[in-house]
Formats: sequence, C-alpha cells, structure tokens
Amino acid sequence: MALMPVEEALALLLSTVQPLAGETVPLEQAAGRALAAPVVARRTTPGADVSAMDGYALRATDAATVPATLELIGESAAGRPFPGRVEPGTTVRIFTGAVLPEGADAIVIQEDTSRDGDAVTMTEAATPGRHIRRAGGDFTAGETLLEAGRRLRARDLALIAAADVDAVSVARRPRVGLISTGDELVRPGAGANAHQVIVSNIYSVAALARAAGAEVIDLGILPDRMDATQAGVRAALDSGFDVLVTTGGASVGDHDLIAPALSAEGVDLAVHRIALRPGKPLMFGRSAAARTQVLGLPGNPVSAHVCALLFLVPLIKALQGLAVPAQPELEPARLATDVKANEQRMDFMRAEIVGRAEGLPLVRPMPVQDSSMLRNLARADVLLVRRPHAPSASAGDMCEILRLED
Ligand SMILES: Nc1nc2c(c(=O)[nH]1)N[C@H]1C(S)=C(S)[C@@H](COP(=O)(O)OP(=O)(O)OC[C@H]3O[C@@H](n4cnc5c(N)ncnc54)[C@H](O)[C@@H]3O)O[C@H]1N2
Ligand code: MOO
Repeated sequence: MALMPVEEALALLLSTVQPLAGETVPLEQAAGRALAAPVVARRTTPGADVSAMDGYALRATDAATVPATLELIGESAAGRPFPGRVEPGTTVRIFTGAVLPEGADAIVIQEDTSRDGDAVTMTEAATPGRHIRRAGGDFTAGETLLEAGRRLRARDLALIAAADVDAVSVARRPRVGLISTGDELVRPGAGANAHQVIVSNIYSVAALARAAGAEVIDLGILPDRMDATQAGVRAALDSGFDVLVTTGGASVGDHDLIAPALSAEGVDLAVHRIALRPGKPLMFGRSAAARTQVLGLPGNPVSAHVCALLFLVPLIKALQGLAVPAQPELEPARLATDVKANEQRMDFMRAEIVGRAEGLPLVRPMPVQDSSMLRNLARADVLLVRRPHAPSASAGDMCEILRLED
C-alpha cells in the first residue's frame, strides 16, 4: 500500500473536523481555553480622565512660569474623586489613578513641588495634558477586544476583566479517550519483568493533548485479543469521546489488531500508513455513528510522541476552533554535521542545538534514532526534518527544524 505524504494526511484529518460547541465559563477558569465568541468591552477604560502620577492637579496656565504658589483646596484619591472644581489660583492634591478634578488640565508631580500648609509652590512649569490618562485611552465600551478562535493567555484575562466581563464563551474541551494495547504492557511502578514493557507513551501523548486543551481519560491497557480489542474500542465509542486514541497494534504483525478492530466497530479508516519516520503505521478515521475521530498511533514511544505532535495536537486545536497551520510549522536552521540522502518517508530526527551559525540555530542529529528509545527524545531540543527524497547535505547547509514542546 502506498504511503500517504504527511501534509496530505494532515489536510485530510483536518478536513473532517467540526469545531465543538461553546460553553460559558467564569474568567477564573478561562486560562488556556479557546474563545468561541468575541469579547466586547462592557465599559470604557479609563472610565474618566485620571492622573498617571502622584502630585497636584491644576490649570496649566496657573503654573506656566515658576515658581508659582497655589492654594490647596482638597484631594482626589483613586476611588474618591474631588467633588469641587479647580478655580484659577487653586490646586488639588491628586494620586495615581484618581479622577482629574473639573477645571484642571495638568498635573505637576509632587517631586516638583514644595508645600507649606495650604500653600503649594510648583517648581517646574505645568504643561496642558501632562501626566493625564484620557478616558477611553485603553478601550471604549462596545469595542471588540478579542476575536473568537484565540487561545486565552494570562494577559488576555486581565484585559477581559478590565473590560468588566466576568465570564466568556469558550469551546468545550475535546474529550480524548486513550487506549493502550499489548500483552507485554505493565504500568510504571508495578514491578515489570524483563520480558515486559512499561507503558510509557500514553504519558507523553496525554500531556501533549492536555496542553493543547483536551480533557484526557486513560482507558487502560487492552490485551492482544481480537474480542477484547473490539470490546474496548466499542466501549470507548459508546462513551462518546470526541477523539479516541489508540497506541500500539498499528503495524502488520499477527498481534496488530487495531485496524481490523476499528473497521469491525464501524470506524472508516481514511489512512493507515504514512510516509513518516518515526510513525509509519499511523491510522486515522471516523466513526460515523459515534461522531468520534479515531487516531491509531504506533506503539513505539518516540513514534507515538511524534505522531501526537504532528496529528493529535492539531486535531485537538481544530476541534476548539483554533487556527491550525495546514502543514507542520518548520523553522530554518543550519546543519552541524553532514546528513545522508533521505528515502521516501519524511524524517523527524531527534537533534540538539549545539550553537548558532549566521543567525540560525546549529543542529546536530543524535547518532541513534531508534523509535523505541526515549532518552534521546527527552534530551533533544528539536526535531531535524528531512523531506522525502531530500538529497544528502553537508555541515553548514540550511535545514528545517520542528520545535518540540517546552
Ligand atoms: N514487518 C513490519 N514490521 C514493522 C513495521 C512494518 O512496516 N513492517 N513497522 C514498524 C514500525 S515503523 C513501528 S513504529 C512499529 C509499530 O508497531 P505497532 O504500532 O504495531 O506497535 P506494537 O507492535 O504494539 O509495539 C511496538 C513497540 O512499542 C512498544 N509499546 C507498545 N505500546 C506501548 C506503550 N503504550 N508504551 C510503551 N511502549 C509501548 C511495544 O512493546 C513494542 O516494543 O512496528 C514496526 N514493525
Ligand atoms: O516508523 Mo516506526 O515509527 O520507525 O518506529
């Protein structure tokens, strides 16, 4: 069977995605969520002309030349405006954030004044508008501040709060069910024997999915039996997950049961093998009945991680209505060593950044690229990407890299 190019597979996967419905959450729970409706300011901020400094509010003409001594007639503090008016020859003590009193059009900062009882002498000339924040200088009521389809960051939350908005409409978190398969698998800490393998890949896959906004449920380990695999898949589909992820059993061996089990349970597999290294036996499809997107990841932990990065993360983002690039976002870099010509699979090699060359990161692929080996994955800074059939390249040549998650 021909291997599908990575970009084509990603486009195919994303073409079937319908963004999930929105839900309203309080601002305290909105960090990291995908905005499903625009945020519109409910107030003008600042709500009035206010002082940007601690000092004295006055009419600029009264202190155009200095020294100029004015009569202190009151105080305007943040939250407690001065009720009167600044008449010629008078001044009002003012603090940062306090409303500019009527009649005043300038602030002189307190460092440029001296005070004797109710007599305040300005030692620096006042300029109209100086140290005043105008009403609406940040935004005005009715303005759209943030558009739908944006992932809410810490600083967005402050803006939303300042706009007097206490709850936002965000996309529902995609619910992701995660099935591991393999008779050899044992949980970490459960006392595995030498012939057994510890379940590792789901921890990185789950963390990537959560970081992308998903709610992840670990559905456990299924044995390599057709009846059990089918029953596990059926139960997961019946639970109504938005995405079902399986790991392992994706290849062609006698114990690789995922593809037949998915087909038997009504999942229409659009793709089974991809021109990707690591991660050739990646499959995905959709269960029409359950409206679940199904992603079958290879068992090798590095393959599972790379496939999750390239396919699961974009899928989860797209389900939340977030913009997803049509292709993996690659960045330019330079090679620190020679590399061989590539064959038909797009290659994502674990690599270290060993310096900089002509303004670009200098990357060195690690000598061992076995897709079962995790230490190199944890140690890698980036993935060095080699396009299908790329010719051999020399140290110093340009190359492309994909950032691993932080
Ligand atoms: N004749 C062929 N053999 C293989 C091919 C092929 O094209 N022809 N492809 C190879 C490639 S590439 C990969 S990748 C693997 C992937 O195979 P599976 O998805 O079927 O994975 P398993 O056989 O179940 O497991 C592979 C390996 O990974 C370990 N594993 C499985 N699940 C986990 C887990 N949750 N956590 C940690 N490790 C896991 C498993 O014990 C195996 O060692 O197939 C090649 N073979
Ligand atoms: O493509 Mo498999 O993912 O190398 O090990």
